[in-house]
Amino acid sequence: MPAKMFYDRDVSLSPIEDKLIAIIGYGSQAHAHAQNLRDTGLNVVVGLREGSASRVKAEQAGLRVASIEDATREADIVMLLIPDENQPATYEQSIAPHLTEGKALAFGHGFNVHFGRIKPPTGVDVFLVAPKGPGHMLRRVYADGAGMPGIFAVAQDATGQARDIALAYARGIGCTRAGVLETTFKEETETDLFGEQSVLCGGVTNLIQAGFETLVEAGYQPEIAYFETLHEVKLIVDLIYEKGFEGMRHSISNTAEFGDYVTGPRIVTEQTKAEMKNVLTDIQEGRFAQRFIDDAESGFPFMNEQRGKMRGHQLETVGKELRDMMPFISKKELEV
Ligand SMILES: NC(=O)C1=CN([C@@H]2O[C@H](COP(=O)(O)OP(=O)(O)OC[C@H]3O[C@@H](n4cnc5c(N)ncnc54)[C@H](OP(=O)(O)O)[C@@H]3O)[C@@H](O)[C@H]2O)C=CC1
Ligand SMILES: CC(=O)[C@](C)(O)C(=O)O
Ligand SMILES: [Mg+2]
Ligand SMILES: [Mg+2]
Repeated sequence: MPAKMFYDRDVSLSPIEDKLIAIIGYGSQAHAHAQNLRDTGLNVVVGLREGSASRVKAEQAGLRVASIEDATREADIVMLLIPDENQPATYEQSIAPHLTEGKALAFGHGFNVHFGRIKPPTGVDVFLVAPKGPGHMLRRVYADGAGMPGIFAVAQDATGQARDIALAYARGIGCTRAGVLETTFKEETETDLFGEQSVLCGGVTNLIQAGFETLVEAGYQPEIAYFETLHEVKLIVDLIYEKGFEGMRHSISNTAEFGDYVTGPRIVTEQTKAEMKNVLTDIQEGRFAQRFIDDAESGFPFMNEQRGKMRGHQLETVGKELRDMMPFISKKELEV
């Protein structure tokens, strides 16, 4: 049975038109949610901690800013969009004491509810609306009149309105322009962690880096290696995004298409897929979550070491030089 997809025509904004939405945080997702909801005509307040570096950015965007406590007290819906590792402490200290009956507590990712790190009270609605893409792109596509697909889930429906509120919220940030479907906190959490690790972020970056290093170590010019293994990925993926594998393969040469079929399975092998299944099990059984939280609670030693390794990598240095020569690639700093 195909999933029921929800689009603008299927979803009313009325469940949230007279509600105040507190967006807690002002980072990648939060700035996009806040601005998109505001531009949809909904009532938004941004909740930030004392001395927040984000305050000036939110105010420059024309958004009202309050403390997390005041924003929670005032709002009907509280959308918690700060880093996953920091959510439990902020929730306990600044949100829970003011999360009164009838309000809604919302998330952009199910991590902390699914792994039992945040346990909301029974008298509130609990839902998630997870856009399927980076926050900066959620804002960009909305501003361009387009939308980013999203998924929503209800973990607790105290008011009997939670599902309609979640769907209206998804429309408010522009996701029903592209399509929204219902999920669960478990499915959203596990598929999102799997996808970002095995394909979108971990898989893709390691594939690109291995390809670049293979060419450079064989003596080819790093600029050609950059164009071939990184820059052109977007161009190929744009065709896949628009037309699927078939459309992309229509555009490339027969030579490339033949090589695609011959060599692809040598790179992404049966062992790769077997390891993907192991990755999924690690996620399902909480081992990844525990490793992430342990690193976070120790000040991210592993994460910072990895960040350091890439900082001087030729892929980054050559890439920046080449991108600087392409005026059509935005040089604008990311807003947050
Ligand atoms: N990044 C993405 O594209 C996606 C993220 N998500 C989910 O969205 C949620 C937010 O992630 P993301 O947007 O990446 O978060 P960010 O890392 O971009 O969040 C930064 C914001 O969080 C605030 N913040 C950080 N730590 C604290 C704290 N301890 N107390 C209060 N405020 C704090 C910062 O404020 P200050 O200026 O005060 O430091 C800043 O405004 C997560 O659940 C994530 O899984 C879901 C889909 C995609
Ligand atoms: C951008 C997105 O969808 C991710 C990869 O899940 C995330 O940033 O957590
Ligand atoms: Mg994701
Ligand atoms: Mg994610």
